[in-house]
Amino acid sequence: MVHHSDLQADAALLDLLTSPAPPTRKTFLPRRDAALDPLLIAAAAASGPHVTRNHYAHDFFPGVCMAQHEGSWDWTKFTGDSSSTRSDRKRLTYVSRQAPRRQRLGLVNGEIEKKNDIPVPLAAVENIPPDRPVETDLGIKPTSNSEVTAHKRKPSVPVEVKVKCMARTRIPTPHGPAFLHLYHNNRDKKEHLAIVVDSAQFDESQDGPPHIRSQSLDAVWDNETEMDRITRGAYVGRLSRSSQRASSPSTSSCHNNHGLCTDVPAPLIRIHSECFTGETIGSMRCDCGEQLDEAIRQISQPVAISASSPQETIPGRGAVIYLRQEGRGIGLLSKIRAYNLQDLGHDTVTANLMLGHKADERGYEIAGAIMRDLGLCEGVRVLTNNPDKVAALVNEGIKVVERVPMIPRSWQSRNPHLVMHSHNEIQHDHERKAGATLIGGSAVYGEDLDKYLRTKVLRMGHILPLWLEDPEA
Ligand SMILES: Nc1nc2c(ncn2[C@@H]2O[C@H](COP(=O)(O)OP(=O)(O)OP(=O)(O)O)[C@@H](O)[C@H]2O)c(=O)[nH]1
Repeated sequence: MVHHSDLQADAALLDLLTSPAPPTRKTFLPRRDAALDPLLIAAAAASGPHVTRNHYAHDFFPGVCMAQHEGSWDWTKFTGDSSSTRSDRKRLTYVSRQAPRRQRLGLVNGEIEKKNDIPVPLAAVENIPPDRPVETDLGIKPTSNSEVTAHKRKPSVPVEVKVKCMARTRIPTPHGPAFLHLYHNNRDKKEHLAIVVDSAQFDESQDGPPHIRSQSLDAVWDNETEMDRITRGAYVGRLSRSSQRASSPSTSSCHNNHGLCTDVPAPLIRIHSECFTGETIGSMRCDCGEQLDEAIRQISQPVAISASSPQETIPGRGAVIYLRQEGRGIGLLSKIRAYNLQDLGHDTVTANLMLGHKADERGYEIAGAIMRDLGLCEGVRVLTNNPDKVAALVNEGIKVVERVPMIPRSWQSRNPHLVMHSHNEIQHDHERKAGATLIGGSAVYGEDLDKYLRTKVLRMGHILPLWLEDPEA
């Protein structure tokens, strides 16, 4: 028989394990993370019967927690089982509301049943990542449903990623002009982007390093007129009423041969993942908005063409490859839920795992294909602290000649020793031009951000000197 007092004690213990740590005196020792996160285990035990998407329909207390929307049952109201008769107590046995496995997999008499015939116990759990993307051979979205189905039925042999730049235009930014490129691809239905910084393109004289241009954009498409080409951005120089010259197609895939110009520094690149909260509404839970601004700023800085004469410079050149991989690939819905778990005391990695995701679900094949299309494969410098990104690019055949660290602005000013000197020297705050169009436009800071950055260093292997002191101290 389960005693009320035992349940209360258990509840108190779980509460202790899952609550945020009480404030303690700050130490200067780094946190040690156990291989199995006790918070995750405690939360799994405490959060009711639907911890992961694979188990959400199992129930230890069927009389108490009826099938309903995830999180809608208030467990604080559960005061244990007061039944005393033997038949009532039977309710506390383990039951499953899931349909038999055969039925859930849609296999009845060896035949695939229509998905609609499979009973779905609870509809509201949407932590499941979207369907596997549709793969086509041509790079453009399939047009008909039958086409989609046909592709879905194909055995999952990885199809080579192909990208096509659909349009390009000039964007004036607070750091200088950039060219925004919009890409379609044959791996997913998202519109990935490349923000190319290469102001030398306005000078049509072709002196200096080769221009960063998209091969698929400059190609001649079927039945297009010169005006069609110009409208989609396949032009040279600066477009105006008096300057309207379509570009010529280029032939080789890595047509710029950046690495072969020994006296010109390799272009600076950032692979950036979408973050609505950080980039659009100025969230200070992460530094994504700041990183995007800082990347465009650093890429736009003039670069010295030789170490011996630093005064001799050329305009900054490089690109931000902007991938629509919101929330490290888990999507905005799950990221918002993850933030609530973080408010309960879990870090960003554990929160992802609790929602049934991996710590990081991103891929860089599309980034590799875009970089190849832009001719950025013969030697680039990459702005990142994330060693996985560098490894992924190398795996994509991109020659990475240098990793340039990204020190969060708030950590730079709090610790002057962290100011890095490299090709792109990070400048003091007063010299930095804030991105006027990015909310905040300055350094993001705060307790949430510090937790986020520490987790990246301690749990995700990011290469960033850890700031351990309390800024308020
Ligand atoms: N799941 C999850 N995603 C987050 C969170 N905060 C930011 N993101 C996402 O993380 C991605 C940005 O990742 P970063 O960690 O800055 O980039 P990185 O590639 O890991 O490392 P750097 O190149 O060094 O910045 C974006 O897609 C954001 O939406 C969070 O708390 N949880």
